[in-house]
Amino acid sequence: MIEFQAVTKRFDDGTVAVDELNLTVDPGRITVFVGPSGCGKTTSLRMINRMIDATSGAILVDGKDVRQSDPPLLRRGIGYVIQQAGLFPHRTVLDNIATVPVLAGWSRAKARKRAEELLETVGLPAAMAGRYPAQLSGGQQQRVGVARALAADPPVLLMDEPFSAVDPVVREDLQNELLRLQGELDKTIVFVTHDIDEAIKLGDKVAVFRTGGILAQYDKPSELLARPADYFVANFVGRDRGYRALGFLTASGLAIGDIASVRLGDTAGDARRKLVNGWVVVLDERKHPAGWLSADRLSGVDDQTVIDTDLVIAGGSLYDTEHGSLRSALDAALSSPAALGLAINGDNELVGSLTAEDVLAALAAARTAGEVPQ
Ligand SMILES: Nc1ncnc2c1ncn2[C@@H]1O[C@H](COP(=O)(O)OP(=O)(O)OP(=O)(O)O)[C@@H](O)[C@H]1O
Repeated sequence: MIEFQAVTKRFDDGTVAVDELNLTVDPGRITVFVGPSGCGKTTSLRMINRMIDATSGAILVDGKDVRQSDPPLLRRGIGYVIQQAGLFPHRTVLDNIATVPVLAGWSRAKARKRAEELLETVGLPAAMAGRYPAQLSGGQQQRVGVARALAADPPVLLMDEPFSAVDPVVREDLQNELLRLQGELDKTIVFVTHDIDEAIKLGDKVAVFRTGGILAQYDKPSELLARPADYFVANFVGRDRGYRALGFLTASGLAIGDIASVRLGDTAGDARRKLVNGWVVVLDERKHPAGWLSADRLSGVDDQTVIDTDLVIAGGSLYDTEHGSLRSALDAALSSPAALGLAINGDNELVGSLTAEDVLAALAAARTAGEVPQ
């Protein structure tokens, strides 16, 4: 879909921003360009829609060299989202989103209708349509920026550090939203960031650049973590890459143990009889864990007392046996007040428990199988 063939960009002052880049962006996937400041990520991105022209080599979009396309026409098929959204300050949210369709010759009514649909797609209430960008939060502006880029339904979306100006919580929301959207839209997305965590979370494939515009490695995130090509990549991916890699390891071989439980509505006496090592798990009416009871918590509570949500101790994270990774299994074990991680099935029902030791045994097996970085 997008192919860089020996692409070099040398600016007039002699700076080589991109050096002989060869890379194929998979259609319908998210490809992330990541690397330290000044390594040529933005320049590479902007050469796709000809905001910057390559000095040598060729970039093909759908098999066609971009130099043979008229830039304004080329850009209509390529959405572009930048940091701080880059919205037009004197246009309403709706008019901002409708900009490209209107330029492409749509009637104003059709463009506005499309813009209204897109507001909903990116998770903004219809009431925001008439506001101006300055009346929105940073995260909301960024959503409008994404809606605007999607307005003409381009097959390709270029995103240049789109979430770096918002706080970490909003940023995580926006990342999740992008993944949700992409699940429905299947766009070919090229996403630039300098944040390796963001790259690993979002990228189907990640291109790590080093200074001088040199591609150091282009791989799936799990491969980058498990098999960094060299010292630079290993260092850039970070010291805790072993821990990050756990996020990609399925916990298929993990032993799930039995666990005693009581229900909300049972009595303190029932709970006391079922304590194991001083703890028992409490389930709600849907067999979903509601929390824990301990010998300590029950001391002084009389046997007839009915167990309710006020009495239980909040639990830790849960391990989903259908989708969970070893990392989430370990987190469940470590965050549990009883030191027992709780495992649930696809219907959110408790199916058993696991200890940190069980997870480490599964990790050792994965290591033996060569799935974990040494
Ligand atoms: N117009 C220009 N003229 C000369 N050099 C430039 C120009 N634009 C960018 N550069 C240089 O090209 C190199 C790559 O820049 P680029 O913006 O692509 O990096 P980047 O990886 O996106 O960095 P950042 O993460 O800081 O945005 C840098 O050394 C930069 O200074």
